[in-house]
Amino acid sequence: MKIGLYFGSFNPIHIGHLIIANQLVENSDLDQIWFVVTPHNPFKKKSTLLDNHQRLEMVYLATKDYDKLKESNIEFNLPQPNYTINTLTYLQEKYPIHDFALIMGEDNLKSFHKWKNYEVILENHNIYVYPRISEGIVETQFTNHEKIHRVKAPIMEISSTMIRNAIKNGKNVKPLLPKKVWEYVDEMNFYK
Ligand SMILES: Nc1ncnc2c1ncn2[C@@H]1O[C@H](COP(=O)(O)OP(=O)(O)OP(=O)(O)O)[C@@H](O)[C@H]1O
Ligand SMILES: O=C(O)c1ccc[n+]([C@@H]2O[C@H](COP(=O)([O-])O)[C@@H](O)[C@H]2O)c1
Repeated sequence: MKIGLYFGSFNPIHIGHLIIANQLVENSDLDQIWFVVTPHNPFKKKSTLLDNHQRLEMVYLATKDYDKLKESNIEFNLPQPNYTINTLTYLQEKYPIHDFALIMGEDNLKSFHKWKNYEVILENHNIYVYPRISEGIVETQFTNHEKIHRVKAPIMEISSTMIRNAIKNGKNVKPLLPKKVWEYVDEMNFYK
């Protein structure tokens, strides 16, 4: 099977993530998308992160009604910070029959040249990039790369940071979260 790996902190997962995954799984050759919950992004501080299992639970709640979308805790037992090349190597060994592609927002493509062994990732995997407004520029080496596929879709100005800040300021974020995720966040008093 062709699997799209959607790596992220998902702190919390929001409707933007779900729209991106659904758009790709319905309009590309990908058979499934696995949301890989990352314990520690090498470029981010861990301090604002909810516990791994709580972030995984939110991804599970968001995806359980979609047959082709799955949550993955594969990085929970791998060394931290989580370098994507290590996870890809591990997954390819564990599931040799699957063909793994990556999914990312354009902000991640802009820093992709700083990722560990990014050339090796590109040699072995396709990358689907969803448009997103962010600072910086995409390096020219990635602009017409045969392995990098730009998804044609509307830009969504939604981020987990914006949602966390809005909750802290007592604002209603209900439309920005999948229903079951909103209920869980509310019940657990997250991000207040
Ligand atoms: N609105 C969006 N449009 C396009 N890509 C997005 C969007 N939101 C998240 N992504 C992408 O989804 C992946 C996982 O994102 P992540 O969990 O970091 O969410 P985030 O909203 O960027 O979080 P934070 O604000 O905490 O940095 C990344 O590749 C990111 O670029
Ligand atoms: O491998 C790397 O060098 C690398 C550098 C920066 C980010 N990543 C991964 O990119 C993913 C996106 O993270 P995030 O926090 O933006 O959702 C997450 O799985 C990180 O571990 C990976």
